[in-house]
Amino acid sequence: MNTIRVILAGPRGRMGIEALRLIADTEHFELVAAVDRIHEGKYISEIEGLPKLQAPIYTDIEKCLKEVKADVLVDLTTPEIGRVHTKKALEYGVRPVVGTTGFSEEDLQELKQLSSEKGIGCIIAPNFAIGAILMMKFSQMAAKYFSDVEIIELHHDNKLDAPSGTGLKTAELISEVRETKKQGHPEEKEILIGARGATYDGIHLHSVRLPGLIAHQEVLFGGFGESLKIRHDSYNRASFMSGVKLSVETVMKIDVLVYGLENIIE
Ligand SMILES: NC(=O)C1=CN([C@@H]2O[C@H](COP(=O)(O)OP(=O)(O)OC[C@H]3O[C@@H](n4cnc5c(N)ncnc54)[C@H](OP(=O)(O)O)[C@@H]3O)[C@@H](O)[C@H]2O)C=CC1
Ligand SMILES: O=C(O)C1=N[C@H](C(=O)O)C[C@H](O)C1
Repeated sequence: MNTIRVILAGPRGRMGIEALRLIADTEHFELVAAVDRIHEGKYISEIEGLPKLQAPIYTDIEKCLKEVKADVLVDLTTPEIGRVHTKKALEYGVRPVVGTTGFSEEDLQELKQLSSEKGIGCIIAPNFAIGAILMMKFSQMAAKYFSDVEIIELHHDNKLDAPSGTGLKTAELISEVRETKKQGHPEEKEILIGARGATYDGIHLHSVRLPGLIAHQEVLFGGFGESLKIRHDSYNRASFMSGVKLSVETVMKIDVLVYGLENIIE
C-alpha cells in the first residue's frame, strides 16, 4: 500500500491524541505536519504527552498547506476553525477527513460544491465508530415501521455542540423514511421551555451532558403495546479510530464529498 501523508489539525485534543497514536501505529500513514492553536515551529515530539513523531506544528493552515506536501487533512477541532481548515484543504488539493461536528447545512452544501468543483474527495463523518453507524442504520430501518421516535444523546460535559453530530445525523436518516407526523398530544404544552427537547422534522432530540460520560445515544421507538430501544455506547476514544483509518484510506479513492460513514460501510 502507498504511504498516505497526513496533516492532523487538533493534535492536543482528546480525539487528536488518539489519532496521533493511530498514525504512529499505521505503517502506511505518515504524519507530515500538525495544525495547532499554539506551538508554531515546534515538533509534535517536543510536546509533552504526545507521541514522538517528527512532524512540524503550524498555527496557520494556509502556510502549512503551502509548505508541506500532503494527501489528507484529518480535522478534529471545533466547527468554527474546522470549516476553515476543510475549505482551505480542498482549495489546496488536500483531501479532508473531518470528524469535527457542529457544521451547519450551509457549510455542508458549500463544502460539497467545492469538493465537486475541485474533484477532490472529502469525508465528513459525524461518528467514526462502527457501532454508532450500525445504530443509525438500524434506526432508519426501524423508522419505516415505527413513526413515533425520540432520540436521546448523552455526552461528556466538555462537548461544545448540541445536539451532537450523531444525534442530528440519526434524525436526518430517520426523516428520509419516516412518515411525517407531529408526535405527542396535539394540545401538548411545554410548562418549562425546552422540556420536549429540540425537533428535527418533528423528531424530538434530547441532549444530556454529564461528567464521566464519553459518547452514548439511545433511539426510542414506540408502537401499540410495544417499544424498541436501540443504544450505542463509546467507552473510549479508541472506539473511533478504525473509522478514522478507513476514512483516510477511502478518501484517497473518491472525488466527491461523502457525509456519513453509512455511505461507505455497506
Ligand atoms: N466524528 C467522530 O467520531 C467524533 C467527533 N468528535 C468531534 O471532534 C471534535 C474534537 O473533539 P475533542 O477531541 O473531544 O475536542 P477537544 O476540545 O479535546 O479538542 C479540540 C482541539 O482543537 C484545538 N483547536 C481549537 N481551535 C483550534 C485552531 N484554531 N487551530 C487548531 N486547533 C484548534 C483545541 O486546542 P485548545 O485546547 O488549545 O483549545 C483542541 O486541542 C469535536 O467537534 C467533536 O464533536 C469527537 C469524537 C468523535
Ligand atoms: O464530542 C464528542 O465527544 C463526540 N462527538 C461526535 C458527535 O457530535 O456526534 C461523535 C461522538 O458522539 C463523540
